[in-house]
Formats: sequence, C-alpha cells, structure tokens
Amino acid sequence: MIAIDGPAGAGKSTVARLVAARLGYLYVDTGAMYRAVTLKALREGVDPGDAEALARLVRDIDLVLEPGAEGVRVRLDGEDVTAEIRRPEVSRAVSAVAAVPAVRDRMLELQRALARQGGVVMDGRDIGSRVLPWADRKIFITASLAERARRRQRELAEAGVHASLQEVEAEIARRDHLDSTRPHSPLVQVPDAIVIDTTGLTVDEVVTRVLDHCR
Ligand SMILES: Nc1ncnc2c1ncn2[C@@H]1O[C@H](COP(=O)(O)OP(=O)(O)O)[C@@H](O)[C@H]1O
Ligand SMILES: Nc1ccn([C@@H]2O[C@H](COP(=O)(O)OP(=O)(O)O)[C@@H](O)[C@H]2O)c(=O)n1
Repeated sequence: MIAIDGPAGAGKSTVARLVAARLGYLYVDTGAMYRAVTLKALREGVDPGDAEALARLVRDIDLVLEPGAEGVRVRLDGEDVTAEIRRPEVSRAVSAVAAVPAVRDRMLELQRALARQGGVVMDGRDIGSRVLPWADRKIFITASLAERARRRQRELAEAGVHASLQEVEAEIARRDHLDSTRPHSPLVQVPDAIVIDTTGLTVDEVVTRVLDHCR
C-alpha cells in the first residue's frame, strides 16, 4: 500500500499511475473522485457551500474508477466524465466541496473499500494522514508554485483551454491554501513520509526514486 500526497500540479497522478503499473498495483486517483462529486453538484445546481445537499448527493453516488490504456477513466452515474472533471469550473469549485465533512467521510469509505482489493497506489491530499495511515510507504510529492503552474497551463492548453500563467498560478495557490487550511483532514506533510521535490526532475527520475523507496 503506497500513499502519495502533495499540492496541485506536483506530479502525483502522473507518478502514481506509472508506479502502480510497474508494481502491478491498482491506482486510485482520489482527486478524480472529489472532482466527480463536484461535477455532479454543479450539474444538479447544488451550491458548493450547501453541506446538507452535498451530504445527500454523495450518499448513493454511482462513482467508478476504471483502469484504462491512457490512465484511469471516471464514470459518474454510468457516464464517462474523465475529461469533463478537469474543466476549470470543476477545479474552481472542488476545494469547497472537498471541505464538507460528509463528503470526505463518504469518499473515505469508498477509498478504503478500493484499498482492500489488494496492492494499491493511492494519491491525494490526506492519504498518508487519514485514509491509509497504515500504508507501507508514504511519499509527499511537491514542486515550486511556478513550476506547477507551468505544468498545469501546458495540460490545459492541450485540452484546448487557454489561460495565462498568472491566472493558473493564482488558481493553484488559492486551492492549495483552501486544501491546507480546512479543518477536516487538510493537506499535511506527515512525519513518516519521504519528500520528493520534482521541480528540476523528469517524470522518470521521480518514478525511479519512488520505486527505490518502495523496495
Ligand atoms: N518531474 C515530473 N514529475 C511529475 N510530473 C511532471 C514532471 N515533470 C513534468 N511533469 C508533468 O506535470 C504534470 C503533473 O500533473 P499531475 O500528475 O496531474 O499532478 P498532480 O496529480 O500532483 O496534480 C503532468 O503533465 C506531468 O507530465
Ligand atoms: N485526497 C484528496 C484528494 C483531492 N482533494 C480535493 O480535490 C481537489 C482536486 O484534486 P486533484 O488531485 O485532482 O487536483 P490536481 O492537483 O490534479 O489539480 C483538491 O484540490 C482537493 O480540494 C481532497 O480534498 N482530498
């Protein structure tokens, strides 16, 4: 069981997916789960600040993560929403939705159920601290804000979304602040995690470091 946490755009998903493939483990992208909940809320006109409505919304949500050739596919109520959950509207609202305790408690149940299936690499914000505190390895992946913004801007451009570097950087910084300061299972660096700063590294170098640590 490998737990990977860190701020937005640090490279968690990219590295976690490759490490899971190398080890033959299941990869669980918990950020995608919070994004899918947020998409459902936006579609149903539920205010991201309405905790009671969000608690109802997650109670029997149909959320499935399926391993695919190009990464995990996300199905919400039977529909493939893999691309849509990366839209800027979802990114803007997700931290408010993820701050609601009932949402986090429901995601925790689903995440632990996935981890019970066997070898797993799970990435997010509270995996080492709350979801899988008994994980065999914990890794905190980070990078400078400027580098993370450059990476996210490139990804958005590839998806046809054009935003200035300043805008992307401000948005990431705002989300990191919300994620780190919420009362319920905030983003924290646990003392038993090793830290990898990916700023000057290639994806391969980071994957190698994680695999070395897991041996
Ligand atoms: N050294 C590196 N480690 C991880 N990702 C990197 C690295 N260099 C560039 N990238 C790119 O940065 C982006 C990181 O995004 P992602 O993995 O979604 O981060 P996170 O899951 O932490 O938000 C990807 O497009 C990835 O290809
Ligand atoms: N374990 C997790 C994972 C994500 N999240 C929330 O979900 C958001 C999106 O996560 P993500 O990993 O997809 O974000 P990116 O770093 O890929 O942009 C985060 O900003 C958090 O608000 C969380 O609260 N706890």
